[in-house]
Amino acid sequence: MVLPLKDKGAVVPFATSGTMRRYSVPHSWQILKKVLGLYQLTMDIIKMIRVCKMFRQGLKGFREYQIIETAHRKNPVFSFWDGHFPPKAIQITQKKPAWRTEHEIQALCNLLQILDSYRSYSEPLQLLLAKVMRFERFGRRRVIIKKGQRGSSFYFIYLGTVAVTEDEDGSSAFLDPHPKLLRKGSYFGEMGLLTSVRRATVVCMEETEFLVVDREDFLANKLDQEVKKDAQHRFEFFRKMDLFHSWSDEKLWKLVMLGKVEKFSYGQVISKDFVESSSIMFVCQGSCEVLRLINLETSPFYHKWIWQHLQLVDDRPSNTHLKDLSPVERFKEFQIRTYPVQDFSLMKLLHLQKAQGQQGSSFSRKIKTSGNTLPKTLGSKIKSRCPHFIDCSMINTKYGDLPKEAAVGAYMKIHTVEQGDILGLHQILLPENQHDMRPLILISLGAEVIRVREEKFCDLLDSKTIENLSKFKIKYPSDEDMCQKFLKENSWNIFRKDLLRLLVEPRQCPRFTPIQPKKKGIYSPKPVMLDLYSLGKKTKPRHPVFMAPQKYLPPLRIVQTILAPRYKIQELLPQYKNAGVLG
Ligand SMILES: Nc1ncnc2c1ncn2[C@@H]1O[C@@H]2COP(=O)(O)O[C@H]2[C@H]1O
Repeated sequence: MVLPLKDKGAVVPFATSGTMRRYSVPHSWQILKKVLGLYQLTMDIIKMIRVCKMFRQGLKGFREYQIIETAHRKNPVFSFWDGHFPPKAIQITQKKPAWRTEHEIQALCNLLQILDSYRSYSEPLQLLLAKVMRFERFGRRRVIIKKGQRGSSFYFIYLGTVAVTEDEDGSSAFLDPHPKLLRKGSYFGEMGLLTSVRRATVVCMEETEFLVVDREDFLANKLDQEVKKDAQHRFEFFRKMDLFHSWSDEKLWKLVMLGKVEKFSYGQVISKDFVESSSIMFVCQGSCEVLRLINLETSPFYHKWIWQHLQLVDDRPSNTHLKDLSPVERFKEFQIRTYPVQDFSLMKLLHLQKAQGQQGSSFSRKIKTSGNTLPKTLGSKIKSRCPHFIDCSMINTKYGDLPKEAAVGAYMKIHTVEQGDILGLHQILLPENQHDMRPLILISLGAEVIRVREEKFCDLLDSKTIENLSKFKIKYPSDEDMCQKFLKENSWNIFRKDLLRLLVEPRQCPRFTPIQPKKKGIYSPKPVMLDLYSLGKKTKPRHPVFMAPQKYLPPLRIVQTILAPRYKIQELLPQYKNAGVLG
């Protein structure tokens, strides 16, 4: 709303009558702080970060749609999109090149922007290819290229997956647990057109759609130059690596021919079990995360941790407990727990001892929560909670009983590999019986990688390279170490939230809640939380519940966080009731 000039002051609350002061810097800061509200600002930033994160993760599925959508807006020829090559586009590719109109060629060109390899070509080349390419669709197990035969076509994969094999009929792809796969957006068949003999067999792993360019068009449109450019790019990438300093160009070209650049979008799984895949991965661009799926139940530290926290569960309903404890109180609790005062340390020690003592014994179906667990040294001032029992089912594990619901797994990040890093070399020199075979999952953070089969790479190794490789020894942390780190991070996250709520003044006005349609329960973040308050309480199952893949772990619920009960300051050290810099 635009106000008349003389009324402008009215839109600025807290304005003083002095015009000079109204526009001074400290005053505008006050306006920012009070009117806009630092709280509002922080919450907006947090919301934006979350939205961006969700968007980036969701982008994987929608990336293609977005590209298609822009193409549509530019040239709305194809009226629907379900992932397959649209029927109208098929009709165009069925026409002879000379009969395709300019408009149709442009429309095809727009549609093919979703293919990484095609998109990387110059626009004139894209148009030339759109003029000549034809469409083909083949079913699972269909052999597209046979090793040793003469090559006559070049293929872009529009939809589906093919495997590259060394045998003639491609059957090994269906037996190999980690076949060499090429997916949507990749191309193949270029080598046979450059050298006239097919170097490998290519077989469809599922129904696959291709756009095919014949040899004459491939050469006439100088596609061979593009293919050579790609290979040169890989060569230069390897040339810069310290590991290959001693390699001759000839030898390096052999490595270049062993793999192609594969692009993965943000959040896409590159390998479900990198260790078992027996491949070496070179990160050309972007980065990826190495994750482990860990069964927390196998950690003695987790056992201790759970039992220590379960003793603090009180009998109030889970959400009221959280609401009752204000951020200020929770922060004070934290402060007290970290004070090195004698009585507190002693209390903590006693508490830990007690928890450890209890851990050895087998628990019944009822867990006794804290009542008389508080140390007597703290005197009569301390109000201890009434003990009560949580009724829940237990499972028997190596380290004793554990509430069934607390038997969960979590994906944990081991490290991030960046551009120029190599994965899969860390145990290449170790004898097989000393290999750490724990599965590692590789997730792309928007990465471009070159994958090479380990045995093919080993064929190229010489003594100098082997000497260099001995520097690549990395020892991945034990599962137990990772469990401890996970629980520490969990506590840190709780603390961070407390601190934020404490530092940022809550808004005076009521929270804005948009009118929400009735929840259908399709998505809830709850399934990825283990809430120790709700153990033994009947809660509605929510979906999706993420379960560990059976191949690696028994069916376990996957969690991201654990909500744990915490000490109350009044119960522990009433003399510090008013402690706290911000209290
Ligand atoms: N290691 C590899 N990685 C990716 N693609 C390959 C690999 N080896 C062969 N190919 C492809 O498989 C095709 C088989 O036929 P061509 O030799 O014509 O061209 C070959 C390449 O396009």
